[in-house]
Amino acid sequence: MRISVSSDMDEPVARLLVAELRRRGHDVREHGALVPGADAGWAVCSEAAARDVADGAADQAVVCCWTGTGASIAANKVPGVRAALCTDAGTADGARRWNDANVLALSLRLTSGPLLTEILDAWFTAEPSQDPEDRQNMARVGRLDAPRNDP
Ligand SMILES: O=C(CO)[C@H](O)[C@H](O)COP(=O)(O)O
Repeated sequence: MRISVSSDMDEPVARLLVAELRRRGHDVREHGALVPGADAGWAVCSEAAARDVADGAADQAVVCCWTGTGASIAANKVPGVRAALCTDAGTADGARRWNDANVLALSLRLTSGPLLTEILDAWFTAEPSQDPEDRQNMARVGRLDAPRNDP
């Protein structure tokens, strides 16, 4: 998969994330503090990675900041992006399965190396649910792109 990664800080776990994605065979494009001289503000680099997904330049993105909150908020401002802040594997599984999330947001302060592996394992294993019982759930995902002010 083509995966854009952003981080507003050059933290070991962000470097580990890039290395781990490459080890898993993904084609990684970096943004923010991972690129010398690039704008590393969390609002800017998270949006840049999310925009890669919206524009079709990437299949998915992983956006990181110290808390993970700013990165997820910025990514979710990009139309078509469904970013989920995941602090554990179960949340990552649910974000893919029930939200069809296309951007994973991570907290640099909370995500240890072993936890990162668990979250990535869950994220890349889970698929958006095709279970008939979840059909209503997929309609909810579609509702996210509906024009606002609709009843
Ligand atoms: O967690 C974050 C935003 O949600 C940032 O990583 C944190 O605020 C530090 O950013 P800055 O160095 O720009 O102040």
